[in-house]
Amino acid sequence: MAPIGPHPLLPARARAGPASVRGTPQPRIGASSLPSLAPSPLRPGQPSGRSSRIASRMVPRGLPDPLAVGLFFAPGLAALVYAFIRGKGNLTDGLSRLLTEISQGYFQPDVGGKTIPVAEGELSDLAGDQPLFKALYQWFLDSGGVYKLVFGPKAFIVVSDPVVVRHILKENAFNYDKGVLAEILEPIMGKGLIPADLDTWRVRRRAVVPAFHRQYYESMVAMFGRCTANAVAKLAAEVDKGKGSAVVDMETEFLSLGLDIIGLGVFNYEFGSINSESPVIKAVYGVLKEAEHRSTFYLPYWNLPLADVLVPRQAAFRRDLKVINECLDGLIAAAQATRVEEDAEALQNRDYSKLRDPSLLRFLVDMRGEEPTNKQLRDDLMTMLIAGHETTAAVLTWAFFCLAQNPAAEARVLEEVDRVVGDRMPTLDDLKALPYLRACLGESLRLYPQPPILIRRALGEDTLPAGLRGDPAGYPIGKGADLFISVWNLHRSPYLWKDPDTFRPERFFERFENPDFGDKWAGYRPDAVTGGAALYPNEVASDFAFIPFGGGARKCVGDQFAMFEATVAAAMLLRRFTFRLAVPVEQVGMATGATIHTANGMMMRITPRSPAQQQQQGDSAAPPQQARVPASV
Ligand code: HEM
Repeated sequence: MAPIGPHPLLPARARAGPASVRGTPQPRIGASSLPSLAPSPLRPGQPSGRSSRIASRMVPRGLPDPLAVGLFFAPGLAALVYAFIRGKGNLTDGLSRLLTEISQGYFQPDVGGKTIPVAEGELSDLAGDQPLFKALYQWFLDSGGVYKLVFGPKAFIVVSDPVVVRHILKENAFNYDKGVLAEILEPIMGKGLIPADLDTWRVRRRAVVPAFHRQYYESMVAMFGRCTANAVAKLAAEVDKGKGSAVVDMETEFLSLGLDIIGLGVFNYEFGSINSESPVIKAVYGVLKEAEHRSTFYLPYWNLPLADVLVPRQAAFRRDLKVINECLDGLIAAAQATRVEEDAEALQNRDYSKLRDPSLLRFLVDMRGEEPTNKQLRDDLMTMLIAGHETTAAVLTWAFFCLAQNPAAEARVLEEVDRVVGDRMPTLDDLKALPYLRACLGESLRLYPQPPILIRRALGEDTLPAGLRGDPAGYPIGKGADLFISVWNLHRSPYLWKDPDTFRPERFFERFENPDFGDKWAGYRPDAVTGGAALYPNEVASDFAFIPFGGGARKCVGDQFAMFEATVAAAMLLRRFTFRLAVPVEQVGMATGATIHTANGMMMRITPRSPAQQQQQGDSAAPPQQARVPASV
């Protein structure tokens, strides 16, 4: 089992280079995040191993026989020369190709589908300045919406076509599991929803989904407001200290805010990370860091016996996990001790305005008919803690980045927020009246999807549909085929979006179609998001062109929680301060993995907004355009 490259839901932090272009930094990934896509070490029985064993049998004791020496070295030398020629002078590329040819030809059944176009990938393309998803993007433009990337004995099918994505995520969802992602996450999340086997997943998904209900959201929106008020107070103090303005790393601030919110929302635990750092907070960040390490380190050495004793970082990971587990176990025990059993409907009708503990944990423990073990509850909580923390913080980080560089959009958001919310804390109903802010958050998630890639492994044979300009016969694949669904490619596809690299929230109010798809892809339909619970653009309205929360059976359970949180936080912070990048845009950079981090922090200069500015913004925001925006996105 070897990890396969930066994977979704884990914060792999590959250092990146400069950003460029308005609102769309051109990310660069360091070689450190790539080893998992490098060729695998030779398996026993592969040619060079075999030839060296043959040769060693022939070398007599004493002085080496020149013939034996020749036999020993000749195959290796020939391989090197061949690799050098095949790689057009680049030995690494040549060796990678050689390994690919050998392994594909002789050792591995082609589970990746023989008819899928193969992208001519060179290892150097990935190990250079480019981020993984950027390299995947170029190959998508060259090779189409379904292509195969072959490195050494490993092949990945990269999917960037909404018709094919719909098939994998929705139409034939149960033919796929999370593959290597589940293997990496299992030691941390156990049988939580993300890595769980299908049987456990069915039971837990059925239990968890009803816990996200209207009353819960109302109570959460109020809590988001209280936590954001703490962040506002902290920033105001910084501004005071700086005599009128301050430079702050907003990425760090959003991470603290996100941690406080997820702690309260999921298990009613006050991390208080905006203003302090406790051992539990340190342990949470330690575990996140280890998850990142595991997602990008090639050899899963942590599975070796005693690794968690002998390797310092593994020992630290074990200690961190113990700290978090003890904290969660304590919370679970307290919730179990005060259990009041009710059926789901009664639980949803509790008066949340009076509950001292409105958390998901309370709901899950009190639900009649569900008797999860404490271990299962711990796995559920840990999964939601990790899945819901950095992701939401990253949405806010990049949304502020985009808005700071798009003053017209920012002015329009401010007009909306001033008019609808004013100085109050937003309510759930207010969020419905903030369509433009919601579109801005959707737009930054389109440009900076968290995670940029989803991973799947086929549990049985399947035939992927052709998609746009694909083989009309489709693409048969075998059991065990590994797939990357490139959310980045979908979200920036020139076949699915007008001006795909431009920050333009208005797009979510406009119909988009591409007749080249025929009747296979319905395009983007803004009316499909209007009203009801679906306040934000999603996979249904875009027919799987916009999938920031995945889609189908394994769609994120926390999508509304996250978007409400981001909307409340953005409204309250933008209303109070003006945020401008304090460094040149190229310096922000990107670090990629599960979520897209900045490479160097999101350093922003913060100044308070004056009442005069608020008035001015209200007067100057573009009412004619506003008139075109429907009541909700
Ligand atoms: C903006 C923030 C978030 C983003 C972008 C996000 C994104 C995603 C994505 C793309 C998936 C699907 C992964 C796949 O199909 O492989 C997912 C699954 C999941 N997310 Fe989120 N998520 C966010 C916030 C949250 C929050 C706040 C929670 C919990 C409160 C959460 C809990 C989960 C869980 C439990 C799953 C697994 C669902 C299943 O397999 O049944 N997420 N998320």
